[in-house]
Amino acid sequence: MKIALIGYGKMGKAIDAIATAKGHEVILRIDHDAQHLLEKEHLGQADVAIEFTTPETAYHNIQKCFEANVPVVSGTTGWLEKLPEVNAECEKGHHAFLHATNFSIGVNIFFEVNKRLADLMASQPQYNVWMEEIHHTQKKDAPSGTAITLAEQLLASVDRKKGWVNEETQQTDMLSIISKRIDPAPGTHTIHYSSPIDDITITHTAHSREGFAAGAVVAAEWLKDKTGVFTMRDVLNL
Ligand SMILES: NC(=O)C1=CN([C@@H]2O[C@H](COP(=O)(O)OP(=O)(O)OC[C@H]3O[C@@H](n4cnc5c(N)ncnc54)[C@H](OP(=O)(O)O)[C@@H]3O)[C@@H](O)[C@H]2O)C=CC1
Ligand SMILES: O=C(O)C1=N[C@H](C(=O)O)C[C@H](O)C1
Repeated sequence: MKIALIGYGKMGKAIDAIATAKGHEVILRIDHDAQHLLEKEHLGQADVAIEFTTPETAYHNIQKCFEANVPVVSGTTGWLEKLPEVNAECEKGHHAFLHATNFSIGVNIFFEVNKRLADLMASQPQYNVWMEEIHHTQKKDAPSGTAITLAEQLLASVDRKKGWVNEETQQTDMLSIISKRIDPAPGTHTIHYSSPIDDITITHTAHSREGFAAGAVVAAEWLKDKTGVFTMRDVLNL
């Protein structure tokens, strides 16, 4: 499979190593200074693009993939207010687009555990719930995309929480998400349920970026000859 890597930072490099070891050919490595490679004459030669860049540039990069008619897997976080627009453009143009706030298999299982626990806690108001996410200091967005996905899942079940805030709060109807930036943390997410009698916490801790990168390559292999809008749930059949 011929892969275009859009974004060649920490994730782009980790994906390059895994894709190459699996026998794929990385034909383009596009960073901030190589914007001309996003034109159809270059990008159009790839079977699939994998996009891990910045909140400011992801939307534009995905548009360029649509223009070149190249299926695109994107993991960039912090821009997701535009996701519905991208999904609609993908459907309209019969392109292929797969986004996940977290590509690791472990986190995708953790998402399912989170939903189940939230369903069980919906009728147990004695438990307050709050979240914590810890990432490296270079991370640009807060809360993490994964934390937002976890919060949205939780809010869909636990209706004593009306929304989330990215700080500690005394508002009992708001879900507090605490973001900490500590090197070299690749990504830790914890959900705390706390009652006067006991606490239940669930945590996912990434030990490296390998899980995110390996999941993105699996997603690209899966997306290659498809059209439509997909998530990691489709890839993993969850
Ligand atoms: N979904 C998931 O599983 C995961 C998602 N992420 C997300 O992925 C994104 C990238 O993370 P990470 O690799 O750690 O970040 P880095 O800062 O290490 O890398 C970002 C890269 O994007 C490049 N870039 C910036 N603007 C453009 C542009 N216009 N076109 C092409 N490339 C560009 C930068 O180039 P330059 O250096 O030249 O500026 C750099 O190479 C973040 O949003 C992060 O939250 C991270 C891990 C897992
Ligand atoms: O920026 C990161 O590093 C990560 N970003 C993703 C997120 O925002 O959830 C996924 C992972 O936690 C690492």
